[in-house]
Amino acid sequence: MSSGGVARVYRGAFAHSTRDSALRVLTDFVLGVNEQGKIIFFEDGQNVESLSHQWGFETSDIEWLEPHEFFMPGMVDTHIHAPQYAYSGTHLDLPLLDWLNIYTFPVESRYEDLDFATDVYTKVVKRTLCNGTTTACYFATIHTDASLLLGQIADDFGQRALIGKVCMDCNSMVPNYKEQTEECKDETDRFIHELLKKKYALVKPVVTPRFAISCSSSLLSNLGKIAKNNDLHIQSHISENKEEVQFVKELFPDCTSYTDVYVKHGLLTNKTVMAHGCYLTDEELMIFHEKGAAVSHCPNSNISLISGLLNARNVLNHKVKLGLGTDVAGGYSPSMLDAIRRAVDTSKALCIQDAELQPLSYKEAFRLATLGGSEVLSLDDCTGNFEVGKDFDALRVNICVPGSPIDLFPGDDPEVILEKFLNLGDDRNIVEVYVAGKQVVPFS
Ligand SMILES: Nc1nc2[nH]cnc2c(=O)[nH]1
Ligand SMILES: [Zn+2]
Repeated sequence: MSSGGVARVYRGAFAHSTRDSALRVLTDFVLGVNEQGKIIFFEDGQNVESLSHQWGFETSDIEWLEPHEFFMPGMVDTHIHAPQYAYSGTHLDLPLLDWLNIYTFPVESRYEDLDFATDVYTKVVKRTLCNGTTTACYFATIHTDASLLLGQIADDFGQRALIGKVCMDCNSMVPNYKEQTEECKDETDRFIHELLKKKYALVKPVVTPRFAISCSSSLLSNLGKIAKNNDLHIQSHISENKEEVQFVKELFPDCTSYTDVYVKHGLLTNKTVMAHGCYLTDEELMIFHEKGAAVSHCPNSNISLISGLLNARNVLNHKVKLGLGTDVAGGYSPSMLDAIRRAVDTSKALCIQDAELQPLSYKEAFRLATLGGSEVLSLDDCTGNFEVGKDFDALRVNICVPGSPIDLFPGDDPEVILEKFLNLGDDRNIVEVYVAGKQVVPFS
């Protein structure tokens, strides 16, 4: 645009969460983005003249949003299995452990085939970006090269991503889908170093023991050490399903709880995100809080696999970091809007059982999908809302696109428009997606 480092200036309505408020709707604000994709100012529209002097742009260069448009932060999917996208929307008729053995492991074992991996990984990255996922925390498979390919594809399309090569050295049901302990450790090292060597700006590795059932104690300890030595994120699953919790108790009799299994192996840190947590006790949640570890709430999957209903209110009351995950393909939808809706529905279903409980509001669910998710992934210094200094990760939402699933009526103010989008909108309404200031949707 002009000198002074301003690349673009937008004026109109913005919605985001802050530390103190689940939802702030700002009806006339101006936001400036610099060449590096960072937000350099975010102020009331009345200040536009002084901002134009300070930053050296012409007011005629400002891009105005339409009255039925707004910007919101890009959404953060804190838990998604990229390879399972191949069968998303199907295979939802078995409980977790059978579902893994019968459907998941046979499909995941096919990702040695890099053509298959390229096809599915390209589709999942594109689909999630179109649906407003600017940051995704992915599980890949046990295959190092295909996992590296997922990182390359996320980078190519400009998605911010954590990528996990899955680690598992126990699998009696599908014995060809596992690694030897040493091989798994070595391949994890190779994966981390090869991915870091690429120096992708927005794509990083995450240490990924699948879950306690599929990892030996020796593997878990080694992964804890690898994460510590390289200061890396960790992701896994915990307390998703009652049968799973019981099995873990039998496999690790010396541990006092499922959480204790991960603690004892150095896997519960302030960069850990554990998916599900439906059956975590208050004592376990207290340990999560002490360690600074996070929970990814995956409500579609929890219901689809009849796993359980996470009491998100109780997690929040324990001051444990909480975000939302699609958990594709246990969750059949790749859309974070679906995760928002199902998180609210789940909390209401729990309220039917316990009238004392306070359901999640749509505003709280919006926070979980944006700022909450960024906190879960320890990325809240660079994404999650429109604070000055963060990267511009944003969705331009237009309620009045042709064929829009939303109707507006006189008096629908920006807050109503946001609520309607969260409950009724879809990817047709997400007309532009930005990650670190770069427009990534529509695809270039
Ligand atoms: N939902 C879900 N739970 C798991 N637990 C271990 N692996 C998985 C998985 O792929 N999906
Ligand atoms: Zn999962």
